[in-house]
Amino acid sequence: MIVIVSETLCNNEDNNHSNKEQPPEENLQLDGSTFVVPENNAFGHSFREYDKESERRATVEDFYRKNHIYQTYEFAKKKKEEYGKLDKAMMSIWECCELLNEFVDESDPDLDEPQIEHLLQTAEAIRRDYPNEDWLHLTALIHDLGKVLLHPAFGEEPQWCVVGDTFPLGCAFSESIVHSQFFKENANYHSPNFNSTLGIYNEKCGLDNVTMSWGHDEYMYLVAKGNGTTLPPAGLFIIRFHSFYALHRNGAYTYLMGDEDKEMLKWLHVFKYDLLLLD
Ligand SMILES: O[C@H]1[C@H](O)[C@@H](O)[C@H](O)[C@@H](O)[C@H]1O
Ligand SMILES: [Fe+2]
Ligand SMILES: [Fe+2]
Repeated sequence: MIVIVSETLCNNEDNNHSNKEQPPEENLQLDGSTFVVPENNAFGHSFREYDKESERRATVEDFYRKNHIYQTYEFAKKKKEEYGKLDKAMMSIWECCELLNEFVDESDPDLDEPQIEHLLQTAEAIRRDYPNEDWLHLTALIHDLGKVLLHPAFGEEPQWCVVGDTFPLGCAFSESIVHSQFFKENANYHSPNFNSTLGIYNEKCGLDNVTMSWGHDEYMYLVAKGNGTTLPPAGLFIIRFHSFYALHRNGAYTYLMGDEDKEMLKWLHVFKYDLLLLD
């Protein structure tokens, strides 16, 4: 996939947020933000309550059952290689947003709105609170575009390998991952190479060296990188790891993080705008 970005959308000349020059802590008042995560989701519950009875519960649970059984280290490596070729289609960002609109994300216990609304609401909310960080607005607008993997033009992949929370493969599954009970049926669960805390990794190896479960985050990261994006590293980090809730919400897997990842983690906290719901 190639993404065509109009210059007005990604003109970063005046806004070069290389983190070396302007560390995030100096740029952003995380606690001073005016955005408040709403209390209730589309179904009247708190966000990300996977056990609460709702019309979505069974669908979400069934989604994670498949996701946790089929996402193995070998599978994710294969998909990354296949989709890393970026040879599926060429389109503008807006065309891509429109393509996404027909899909309902079966992993999401909170949202029942079309994806295009989610993208625009996330981008607008982040723009309201950080009006000068135009790279952050663009990041929000495109963060879920990797979900086009669901579309026939991109292989019509099943939901379990496109959406949902992501997690590292090649090491033990954390119990803090949503519906972690389903990992018992994952082929890697019993593999002696993979089922220790560090598995195939070294401590502090850096998230860049970790194979994450395959999905829209990693795909959009590959697309952005492969198209020579001018987004700063923080934008790419948000795109690549925004679904890694076990890390940025529950503090699991911190032993895999390198120093740079620790710097970047705060951007995932800024990205609370992903949990947004407006009328
Ligand atoms: O259900 C949601 C949805 O698929 C999001 O796009 C993803 O980023 C979240 O991590 C996931 O929990
Ligand atoms: Fe997402
Ligand atoms: Fe999202």
